[in-house]
Amino acid sequence: MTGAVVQEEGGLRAVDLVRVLPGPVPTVLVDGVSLTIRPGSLAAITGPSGSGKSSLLYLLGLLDRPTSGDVLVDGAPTAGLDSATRDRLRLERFGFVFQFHFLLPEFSVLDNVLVPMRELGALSGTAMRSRALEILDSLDMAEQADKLPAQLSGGQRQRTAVARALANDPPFILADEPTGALDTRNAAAVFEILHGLARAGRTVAVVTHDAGLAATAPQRFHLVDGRLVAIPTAA
Ligand SMILES: Nc1ncnc2c1ncn2[C@@H]1O[C@H](COP(=O)(O)OP(=O)(O)OP(=O)(O)O)[C@@H](O)[C@H]1O
Repeated sequence: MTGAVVQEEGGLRAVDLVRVLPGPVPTVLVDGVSLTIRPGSLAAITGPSGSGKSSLLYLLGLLDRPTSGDVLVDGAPTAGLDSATRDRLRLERFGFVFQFHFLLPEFSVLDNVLVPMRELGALSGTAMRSRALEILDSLDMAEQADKLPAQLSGGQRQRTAVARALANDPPFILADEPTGALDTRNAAAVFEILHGLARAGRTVAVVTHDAGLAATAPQRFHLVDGRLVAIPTAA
């Protein structure tokens, strides 16, 4: 025994993550969470309202910094990284989908998908455009490429948000209540898209209130008061 920490290759790992909001009365959002989301897996994060699901997702996606603990991205610790390196890692390795799509209303569908590509700046203009159209086509959205978000249905807007998340071909997709604003049919369709991304080898984490959709996930993590607990049988 050398005592060395064995780091898993691939996937996303939380190691004793704690997030406390400082203040006169500190608020504990995430309280010692350790988990591993396997490469090519879809993990559902469930729990009652206010249990810390979004806070955990933001930590996993390097959108927030833990008070203590670490997030290992493909086995590499991130807590010690400076802000610029974290920002770059997030842009290259993570795609995000939120409950409310946060598409830019004055941009077309295509231009919304181009935003993260332009930020990364790895491709020429022509290559970016053809990749964006390819992604939109894979989500059955190519015909809507020139429309504005306001001209789309809720399901189409969320598919555009998924396309934007895929823009830089990230191995990690994190989604916060991506189906929360959708009807049952569109919710199931978006969840199936996320399953497809996992089957294609991406690592997907989804915060959801929908127990039926969560039950289809190969991995499940249930939070209560910022801590992981056993999944209630009715959840
Ligand atoms: N910036 C903040 N300032 C104060 N309290 C916060 C902040 N962010 C989160 N909280 C509180 O921390 C707790 C966890 O919030 P979080 O959004 O992570 O929970 P959640 O499980 O995702 O909730 P929901 O299902 O309602 O979206 C909640 O009680 C929330 O009110």
